[in-house]
Amino acid sequence: MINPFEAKLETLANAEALSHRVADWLLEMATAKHAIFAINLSGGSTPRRLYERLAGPPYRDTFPWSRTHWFWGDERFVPHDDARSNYRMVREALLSRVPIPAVNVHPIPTEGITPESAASAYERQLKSFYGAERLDPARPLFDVTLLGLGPDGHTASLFPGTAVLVEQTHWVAAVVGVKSETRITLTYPALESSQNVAFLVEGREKRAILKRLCRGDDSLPAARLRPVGMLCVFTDQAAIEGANEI
Ligand SMILES: O=C(O)[C@H](O)[C@@H](O)[C@H](O)[C@H](O)COP(=O)(O)O
Repeated sequence: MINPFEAKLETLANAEALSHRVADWLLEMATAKHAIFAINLSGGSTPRRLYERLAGPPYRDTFPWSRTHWFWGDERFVPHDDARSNYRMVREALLSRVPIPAVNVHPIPTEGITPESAASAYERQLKSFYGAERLDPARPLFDVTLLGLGPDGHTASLFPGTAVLVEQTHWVAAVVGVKSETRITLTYPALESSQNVAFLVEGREKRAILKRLCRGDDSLPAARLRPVGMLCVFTDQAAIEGANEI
C-alpha cells in the first residue's frame, strides 16, 4: 500500500536550526502573499523557540504583522493566564514583543463559558473570518497550520481513540476527560483546510513516534491528516536517526 502520508521531510541539525528554518519559511510565505495571512498555531513546548525567534531580528522588523492573523489549533481549557495555556505561551514568546494588532489575534475562549460553548464560539469566529459556512478545498482557511506530535501520535488535541477523530462536520470540538484535562481542538476538516501544514518534531524522545508517522501508521491521529495543500515535517537530527528508514 502506498504510504498516503506524503510529507516533505526536512531535517535540521538541532532545535535552534529548526526554529530558524521554520521562521524563514513562514517569513517567505507571508511576504510572498500580498494579502491577509492566516497562521494556525500549535501549542506544546516545541514551537516556543520558533515563536521567540519570530520576536527577534530579522523577523521582528520584516514580518508583515499588520496583515497576519493568529489562530490556535487547540487550547487547554484553562484561564489565559494559566501556565498550561497555549495562548499564554504564545503571548509571552511572541505577541507581547512585536506590533501585532489586537484584532489580528484570535485566542480560543476559555473563561466564563462551557467547553462546548467555547468550541461553538470559536467555530463561529473561524467561519466569520473565512466568510462562509462550508470549507472549500480550493480556498483553504489557513495559509499555514503548525502542529506538534505527541508521544502517542496525537496532534492538536486529536488523541487516539477519541470521538473527535471521526468529527467531519464541526470545525471545532471540546475534548473532555482525556489525560484528565479538558481541551478545545480544531477537527480534521479545519486543520486540513490549510495551504501548508508543518509538523515540528524535535528531540530524541520523538524518534520512535516520528518513525511511525513517516511510515504512515494510520493508528496515529497525526498520520491521518490529509491537508488540501502541502504537508511538511521539520525535524532535527536527534529525532530523525533511523526514523526515515521506510
Ligand atoms: O496543546 C498541546 O500540547 C499541543 O497541541 C499538542 O498537540 C502538542 O503539539 C504535542 O503534545 C507535542 O508537544 P511538545 O511539542 O511539547 O512535544
